[in-house]
Amino acid sequence: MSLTVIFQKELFSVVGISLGSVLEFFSTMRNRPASDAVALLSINWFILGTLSSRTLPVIAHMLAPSAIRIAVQLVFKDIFFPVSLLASDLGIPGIYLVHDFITVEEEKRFLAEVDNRQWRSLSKRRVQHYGYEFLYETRNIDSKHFLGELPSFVSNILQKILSFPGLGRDQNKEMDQLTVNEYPCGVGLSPHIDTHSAFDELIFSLSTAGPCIMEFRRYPEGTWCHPTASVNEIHEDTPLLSSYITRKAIFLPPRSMILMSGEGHYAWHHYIPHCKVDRVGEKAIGRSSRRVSFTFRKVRKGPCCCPYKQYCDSQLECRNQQVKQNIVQSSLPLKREAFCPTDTDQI
Ligand SMILES: O=C(O)CCC(=O)C(=O)O
Ligand SMILES: [Fe+2]
Repeated sequence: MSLTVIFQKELFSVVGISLGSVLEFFSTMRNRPASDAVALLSINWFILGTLSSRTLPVIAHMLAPSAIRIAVQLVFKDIFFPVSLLASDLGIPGIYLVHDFITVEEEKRFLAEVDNRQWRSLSKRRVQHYGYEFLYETRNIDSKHFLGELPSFVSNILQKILSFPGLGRDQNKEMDQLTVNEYPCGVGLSPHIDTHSAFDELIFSLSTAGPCIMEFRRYPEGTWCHPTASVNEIHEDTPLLSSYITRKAIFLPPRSMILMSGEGHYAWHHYIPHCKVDRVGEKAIGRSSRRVSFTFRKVRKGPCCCPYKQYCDSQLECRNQQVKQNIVQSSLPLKREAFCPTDTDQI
């Protein structure tokens, strides 16, 4: 028996013994510091690594590109994240931004109007709903429960958005739902896509009182799929997935109006980071004591038929119903692909 083989046998028994002791250690451990366990595991992995030294370079070669991408993403994502000032620089189809959409006087008046009305407190921000109530549990509206016309103080806005850039002739521009959000300094909004089945294509959001950054995230085809009813909710991304997400951001100054439509509404998650200072190029721009946004939308009457099926709860519902029907008719086994779009039908 060669010296190397004897040496490797010895090492295996050492690994076996120390792995046993790790297991024992974990079974007895209650309040010991986790660093002890990590140190012990590291030694084991080091020994295992030595044993498999021939295959290590191959594995390293395979994993290195992803590992480097993840590391760069994790370390530099907040430092080198570009923030556009103009929608044309953002480069997301369907996103338009108009600065100074309202005057300083109009802004004061809108704030006074909403401050004179009843706010509803959520855990971190306050809201008001007009036209239809937005239900946070289902991320949808109760379309049978009409609250009344939008308040008269927004009627000139409703008029002005009719000639907003980017609008097609056959798009319905008659907004009938308004959500007013008041974010205290440092509070943002989780990444989400406004529910396709709840609202028509156009979403207008007016910023007042303070600025913020709005980030947009696009998931690569096939990586993001949530096969339950709340398809638009985003969950914690793994570092690997997060390194493949396309992220873009735009600065929203007070009195600016953003339009999210088409791909920008249906396929990109929008998100307001939770922070007190926004980095825009070289500048650090502090958030004001609050930001109040006025989001105008049109309640959808039928199902959404957008080409972005991966994010569309209407089409997910249809697919689910179709599958259920198929099962009844042909007793076919339920396939996961039926709920979760395959690569070919994602756009
Ligand atoms: O505050 C904003 O501008 C956006 C609000 C929003 O995305 C929403 O209410 O769905
Ligand atoms: Fe939204």
